[in-house]
Amino acid sequence: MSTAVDASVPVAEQEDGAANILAGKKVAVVFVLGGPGSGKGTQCSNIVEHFGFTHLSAGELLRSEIKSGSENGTMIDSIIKEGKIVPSEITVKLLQEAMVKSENDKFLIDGFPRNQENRLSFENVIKISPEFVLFFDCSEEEMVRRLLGRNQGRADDNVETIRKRFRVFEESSLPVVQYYDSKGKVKKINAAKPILEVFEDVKTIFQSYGPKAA
Ligand SMILES: Nc1ncnc2c1ncn2[C@@H]1O[C@H](COP(=O)(O)OP(=O)(O)O)[C@@H](O)[C@H]1O
Ligand SMILES: Nc1ccn([C@@H]2O[C@H](COP(=O)(O)OP(=O)(O)O)[C@@H](O)[C@H]2O)c(=O)n1
Ligand SMILES: [Mg+2]
Repeated sequence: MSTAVDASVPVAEQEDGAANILAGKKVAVVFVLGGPGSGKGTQCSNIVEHFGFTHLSAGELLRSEIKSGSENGTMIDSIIKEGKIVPSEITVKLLQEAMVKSENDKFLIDGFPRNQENRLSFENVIKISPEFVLFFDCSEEEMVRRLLGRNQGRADDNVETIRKRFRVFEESSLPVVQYYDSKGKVKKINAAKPILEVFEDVKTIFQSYGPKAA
């Protein structure tokens, strides 16, 4: 069975905000951005539970790729330990495979696009414009506290790598948020509040998608 998207399939409704077609299926995408430790993964789990999206974390897909012993694993591992961004063709391919494999037609793409190269690669390969970009805004002081308390055994949750990740976020990821903001697509959330309070604000945004189908 092929998991590749057929590039010859016409991509319908390419105007901003429109649902698009992935392998003949209409698909809606929400990008979830925010600094390391801002709560992207935590809130995505809540959104999945209440609104029936499929959560695709770019970081998780890359970590699985390392664990699977793939030929790119060693390279991905060293890039993540440096807090840098993995070449887009790798990440976009993993996202594409996960989307094609899924039965769902609405996806939360967490931690992506993290730079303009990520964004352009997704546009060129997957050809889907996000419905909107959910942006979790949080101070570095609070994010560092959360990352050091996360306890998931991650190789990049140490003070030295965290510092590098913050710089990469400012230099490479914030310009992506600014790009989407200039298109009126960013929904910014104050992520410094407790988890349930943040989710109240998130819920308001997702209300239009209705409850998860039974
Ligand atoms: N609003 C919040 N207040 C306090 N702690 C939080 C909040 N949101 C998430 N956390 C905790 O902070 C850590 C990082 O959250 P996570 O969702 O993994 O962030 P991200 O995916 O943006 O790096 C986790 O241990 C999580 O339980
Ligand atoms: N689009 C992406 C997402 C993550 N990554 C890498 O994976 C690391 C962890 O990403 P993540 O999204 O799981 O991290 P958090 O922001 O959730 O803490 C990043 O610091 C990058 O090294 C990447 O290269 N490209
Ligand atoms: Mg995360």
